[in-house]
Amino acid sequence: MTKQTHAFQAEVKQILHLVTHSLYSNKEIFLRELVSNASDACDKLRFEALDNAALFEDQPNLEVRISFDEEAKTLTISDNGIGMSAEEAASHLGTIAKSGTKEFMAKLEGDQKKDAQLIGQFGVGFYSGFIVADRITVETRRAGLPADQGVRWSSEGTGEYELETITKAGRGTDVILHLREGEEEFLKTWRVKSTVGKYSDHISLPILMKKETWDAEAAKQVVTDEWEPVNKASALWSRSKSEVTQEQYEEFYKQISHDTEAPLAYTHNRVEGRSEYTQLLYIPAKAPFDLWNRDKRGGVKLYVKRVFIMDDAEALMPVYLRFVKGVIDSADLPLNVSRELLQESRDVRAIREGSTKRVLGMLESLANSEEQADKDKYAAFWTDFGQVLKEGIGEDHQNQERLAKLFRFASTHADANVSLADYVSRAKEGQEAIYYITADSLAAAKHSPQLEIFRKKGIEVLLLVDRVDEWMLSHLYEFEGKPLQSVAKGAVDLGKLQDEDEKKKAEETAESLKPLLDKLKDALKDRAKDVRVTTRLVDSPACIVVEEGDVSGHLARLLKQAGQTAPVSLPTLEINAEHALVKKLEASSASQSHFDDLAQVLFDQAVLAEGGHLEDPAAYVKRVNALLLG
Ligand SMILES: Nc1ncnc2c1ncn2[C@@H]1O[C@H](COP(=O)(O)OP(=O)(O)OP(=O)(O)O)[C@@H](O)[C@H]1O
Repeated sequence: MTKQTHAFQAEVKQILHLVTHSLYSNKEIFLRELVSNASDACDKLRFEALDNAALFEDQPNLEVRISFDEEAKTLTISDNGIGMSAEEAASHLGTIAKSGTKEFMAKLEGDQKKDAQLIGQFGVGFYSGFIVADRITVETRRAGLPADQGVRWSSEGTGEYELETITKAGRGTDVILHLREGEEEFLKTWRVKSTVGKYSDHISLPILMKKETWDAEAAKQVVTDEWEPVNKASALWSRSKSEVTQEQYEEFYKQISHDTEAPLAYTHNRVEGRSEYTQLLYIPAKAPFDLWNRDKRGGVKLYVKRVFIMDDAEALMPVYLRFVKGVIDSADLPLNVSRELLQESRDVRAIREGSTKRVLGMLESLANSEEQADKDKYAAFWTDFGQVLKEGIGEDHQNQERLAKLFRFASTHADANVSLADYVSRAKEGQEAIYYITADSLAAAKHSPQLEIFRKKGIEVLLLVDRVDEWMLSHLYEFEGKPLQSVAKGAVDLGKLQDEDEKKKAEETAESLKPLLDKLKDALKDRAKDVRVTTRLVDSPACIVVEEGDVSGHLARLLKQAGQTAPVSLPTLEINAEHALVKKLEASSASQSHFDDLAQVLFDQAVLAEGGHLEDPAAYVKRVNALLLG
C-alpha cells in the first residue's frame, strides 16, 4: 500500500481537540496511557498465543521499551505485543468504536474541568499523546503477519492521518511522539523514569530504558546502550499489602478506572480455601456518567495466575455492584475461560459471593464508623450510588439484610441519611410498623396530607422519592421484625399509638356522617371505590388512599411513564370530619348538581395534593371558577 490519506471520524476530531486543550494541566498522563496500551498489547499477545505459540516468533519475552532521540526530539514507546494490521490501525486509531461514544459526546458541556474528568472516565488513551506531540507516528506489525506487512500510521492530530505499508522486522508497535516545542522535558531520563515510576510501576511487564552513567570527562550524564528495567514489574495486586503504599493503590485505581479522583475505599485480599484468588477492589468516589446503564459491563478485570484474561468480567460482580472497579486474579480458572463459561463456573460463583461480601464490608465500615470523615464519605457514596445499591435488595437475597442496613432515606425527622436502624431506634413506644410514603419529589412527599396525623403524633415517616423505591418496596417487607407500611394505603391503623377515645369518636362521627358519605359515594361512584371518614387528616379536608395490595398512585404514574399500563383500581376518598369544608358540605342544602360539583372538586383536590394528575383538568378549573363566582 502506498501512502494514503484518510480523514478522522468526526468524533475523533472533537475528542482530539478536547484532549489537547483540557488535559494539558496533567500532561504527563500520556505516558501512563501509552505504556498501558503497550502492556495491554502484550497481554493480548500472550492470550492469543495460548492457542498459537508461533505468534511469539523468536521473542517470547514480552516487554516495553522507552527511548528518546534528543536531536530528532522524539520519544518512542515500543512494545513487542500483538501489533496491528492496516485495517486495525485504521479502525483503532482513526475511529472510536466504543459504544459509549455517543453518550459521552452528549455529556460534554464545554466546561474544561468537567470535560477533562469525563475524558478520563472515557479513556481516550492513545490520543493523549497529542497533548505533548505535534505529530505521532505509529509503526506496527501484527503478530503472525510477515515482516513486509508492517504499517506506518502518522498524524498531526488535526483532521487526517496517513497510512502506508512498511517492512518491520519485529512484531509489535512503536509509538513515536514528535514532541511539541517546549516539551523537551520528556527527553530527559529522570523525567520519564519518574513518571513511569509514578504511574506504571505496577505494570507486570518489564519497562526498559537505556541506562545513564556519569561521564566524568564530559562532566554530564550520558545514555549508554544498555537497557535496564525502570519499574518493579510485579503486578500490584500480587504484592503483599505491606509492600504497597496508599499512593500506589490510588495510582493503580486511576489507571484502571480512568478516574481522575482517588477512590473512596479499597480492599485487597488473598483468599485461600476452596477457591483461591486475589482481589483488589475499589469503590469510586463519584458515579460515572453511564451508571444507569444496567447493560454496562462491570469494572472488574479478570486475571488467571497474573495472565490477563478479560476486561469487565461481569460474572465476577452482581449487577448492582457494577460501579466497583478492580482486579480479580484466580489461581483455579483455566486460562482459556470464556465469558459464557464464567457464568456457569462454581469457582466464579464463589469469587462473586466472596467479593460481594468484601464490598459490602467496605461500605459497612464507612457507614458504621465513629469517624466523621468516614460518615461523610458514606453519605457522599449514598448520594451517588444509593439508587443502584437499592437494586440489590431484589437481586441478592443472600445479602438482603446487610443491604437494608446500608440504605439511607429522607424522613419527616431529617432530610437525608436516615437508616432503618435509626428509624427503629427512635420509634414511639408501641409503634409496630415502619411508616413510609412514596412520592415523585421530596416536596410532594413532605406536604402530603396523609402525613398530617403522623406529624401531629410525632411519628416519623420515611419519605421515599427515588424511582427505584417502589420496586425496592416490592422486595423489602420488613426490617428487624417491623413491617414496612405505607401511610397512603389502606385504612390508617396506628395500632397502639391511637388512643381508644379517638377511635371511638371517629366511629361515632362516621355514623353521624353516614348520609353525607352515601351522597358522596353516589356522586363519585365512577371515581372512588369508597368514601369514608378518616382520622389521618388534620389540616386537609380529604385525601386519596388505595387499598392494601393495590398499586399506589405513585407507582401507577411511574408505570405509565415507562409505557406500561398499571392495573386500574379505584382509590378510596377519605374525608376529615373536622374540616370546615366537610362541615359546610354536610350542612349545605345545595341542589344535587351543585353538590356533585363540590364532591368532584373535593376529589380532584385530593388527587392533586397526592401529586397526581387530573384526567380532566379543564373541567376542574371550570368547576372551581363557578364556585369562586357563585
Ligand atoms: N501499542 C499498541 N499495540 C496494539 N494495539 C494498540 C496499541 N495502542 C493502541 N492500540 C489499539 O488502539 C485501540 C485504541 O487505543 P486507546 O488507547 O485509544 O483506547 P483503549 O486502550 O481501547 O481504551 P482505554 O484507554 O480506555 O483502555 C486499542 O483498543 C488497541 O486496539
